[in-house]
Amino acid sequence: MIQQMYPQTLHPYSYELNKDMQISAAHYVPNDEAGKCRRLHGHTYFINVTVAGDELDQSGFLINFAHIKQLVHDRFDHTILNENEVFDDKDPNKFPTTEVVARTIYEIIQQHLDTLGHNPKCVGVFVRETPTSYVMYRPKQVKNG
Ligand SMILES: Nc1nc2c(c(=O)[nH]1)N=C([C@H](O)[C@H](O)COP(=O)(O)OP(=O)(O)OP(=O)(O)O)CN2
Ligand SMILES: [Zn+2]
Repeated sequence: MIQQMYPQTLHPYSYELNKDMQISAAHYVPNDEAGKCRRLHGHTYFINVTVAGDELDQSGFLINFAHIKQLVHDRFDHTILNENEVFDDKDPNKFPTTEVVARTIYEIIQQHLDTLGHNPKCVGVFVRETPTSYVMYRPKQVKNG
C-alpha cells in the first residue's frame, strides 16, 4: 500500500479523488546529456492521479478508481516505455522522462474523461521515479465546460 503525502493542487471543484498506482517499467533517455540514464534501466514508478469535478455519474463516482488503473497500469506495467507508441525517441517532448511520463498520463486520463457526460477533470499527475526524484504535472488551465 502506498502511504504518502502529495503536493496539493488548487482547483475550484467540490469533489476530488486520488488514485495511487505502482508501475514497474524500464526506460532510457535517448540523449547523451542524460548521462547514465542513456542506458536501459528500470524503476518502480509511484503514480498519483487527481481527478476533480462538481458532478457524479450514475454510480455516484467522479470516475471509477479501477478505470484509472486500467488506463495507466494496464498500458505501462512491465513494459519498456520507449517501445510504447505514446513515446518517441526522436522527439524530446516524447522521451519517457519523468516529466513526459507525467504529462502523458494526464493526456490519457483527460482524453477518457472528455468522453464522460459529467465533466470531470484531471487536475494533476504525480510521478515518482526514484526515492529522491519526482515530477508533478498540472495542466496550465483546467478547461470548463
Ligand atoms: N529532469 C529529469 N532528470 C532526470 C530524469 C528525468 O526523467 N527528468 N531521469 C533520470 C534517470 O532516468 C534516473 O533514473 C533518475 O535519476 P536520479 O534521481 O539522478 O537517480 P539516482 O537514484 O541516481 O538519484 P540519487 O539521489 O543521486 O541517488 C536522471 N535525471
Ligand atoms: Zn530512469
